[in-house]
Amino acid sequence: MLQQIYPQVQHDFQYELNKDMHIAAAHFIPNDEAGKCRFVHGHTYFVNVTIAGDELDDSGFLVNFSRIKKIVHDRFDHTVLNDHKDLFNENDSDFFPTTEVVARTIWEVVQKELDGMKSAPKCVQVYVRETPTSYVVFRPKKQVEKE
Ligand SMILES: Nc1nc2c(c(=O)[nH]1)N=C([C@H](O)[C@H](O)COP(=O)(O)OP(=O)(O)OP(=O)(O)O)CN2
Ligand SMILES: [Zn+2]
Repeated sequence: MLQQIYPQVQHDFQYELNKDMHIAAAHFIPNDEAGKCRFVHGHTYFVNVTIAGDELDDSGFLVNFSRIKKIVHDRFDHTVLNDHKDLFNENDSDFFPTTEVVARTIWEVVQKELDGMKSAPKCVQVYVRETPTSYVVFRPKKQVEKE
């Protein structure tokens, strides 16, 4: 059974969808301060992506759930996160595959996909649980509307 409880996010959109995913992946944090986590090890990440918007497409979807699964789950499942050199970088701590960076990276991947849709939905929250006792929530900063 998938994890059912995660933080709610405030927004003014009419529709909100949530997609839960389990992602089996390995990683390591290339820094001595990471302790045992500097060695390659694996997790079954639990990921929840929250997308909000005001317009549905011709199928009555805000976004097809399977599209979210394809770009997140199918990209990372059964991979070594550090091997995704286009997303993570062992020479820059802002791009180490920590839970924080994984959450932010998933947001970037999802929002880039949504930016190509004319209904312009927004990814308003990404929740990543790395272990039974540790999780991170990433929310984008609100954009200031230009006049
Ligand atoms: N802020 C962060 N701290 C740690 C991260 C991280 O991504 N962000 N990652 C790790 C390790 O990757 C580790 O896999 C997870 O750490 P932790 O929750 O401490 O693992 P435990 O199962 O040992 O937790 P216990 O609650 O002590 O059993 C480390 N820190
Ligand atoms: Zn880990």
